[in-house]
Amino acid sequence: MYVHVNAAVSADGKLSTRRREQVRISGDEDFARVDRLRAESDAVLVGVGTVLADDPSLVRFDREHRETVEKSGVPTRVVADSRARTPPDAAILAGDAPTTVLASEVAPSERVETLREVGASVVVAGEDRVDLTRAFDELESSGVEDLMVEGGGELVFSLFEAGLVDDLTLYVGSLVLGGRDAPTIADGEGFVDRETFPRLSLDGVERLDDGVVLGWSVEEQA
Ligand SMILES: NC(=O)C1=CN([C@@H]2O[C@H](COP(=O)(O)OP(=O)(O)OC[C@H]3O[C@@H](n4cnc5c(N)ncnc54)[C@H](O)[C@@H]3O)[C@@H](O)[C@H]2O)C=CC1
Ligand SMILES: Nc1nc(O)c(N)c(N[C@@H]2O[C@H](COP(=O)(O)O)[C@@H](O)[C@H]2O)n1
Repeated sequence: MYVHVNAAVSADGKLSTRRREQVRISGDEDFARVDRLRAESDAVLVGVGTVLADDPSLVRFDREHRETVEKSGVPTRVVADSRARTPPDAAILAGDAPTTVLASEVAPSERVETLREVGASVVVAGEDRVDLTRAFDELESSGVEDLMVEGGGELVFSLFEAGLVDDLTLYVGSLVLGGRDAPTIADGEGFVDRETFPRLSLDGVERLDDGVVLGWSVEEQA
């Protein structure tokens, strides 16, 4: 499975403010680029932190572009949600597009049941946290070849830590959000040994709106 992480950050590298409320960092041209990326994907993944903060629906994508890349249907929405905290009335569970929740064994069975009742597929992988490698194997066996990840920082750090990221694109917008506690694209524990730093290879730089899109591929980890 090919995994592409995309996000928008401020000029000082933040995904949002310290209040973790959704901030519109991208402009219209970048949102159109994101809609094309979604159209190229079989599934779009976010962490439950993003669901709780932003309540994304993840239903928008570029339908014309999807036809040109010969993908059928609509992208499946996926939430990494160890404890099944996704609210049953979350926008990501509404509408016709399918939703898969990746949970772990500590997720209370009644919450898992409720998510199934409102139409989600639930995959349990991992003891106290989603085992992303196992969960991705399950997604792949259900037909997901191209997975787009839209954040947030806790989830993306874990993906880098597990060596699961192939491509990273960041839209860097022309604003400063600041805040030592504001989320960045790779939070979690952070890396400390230089041998473990994921290394990137810069593939492209493009000016869009009043910002810039940086595209990297992730080099093979030793
Ligand atoms: N500017 C942008 O492009 C975007 C900004 N955001 C912002 O990011 C913030 C949310 O990000 P975070 O709080 O970091 O939450 P997150 O979206 O990364 O979700 C973290 C949660 O994912 C779950 N999870 C399950 N398995 C996991 C694993 N193996 N590793 C890590 N997490 C796992 C856990 O329950 C964890 O609490 C919000 O402020 C949101 O507005 C989110 C997406 C895009
Ligand atoms: N690409 C991008 N630019 C921004 O400025 C953003 N704030 C975000 N945020 C993420 O986009 C998703 C919104 O989904 P909907 O289509 O509105 O349902 C969600 O994952 C946000 O956190 N992205």
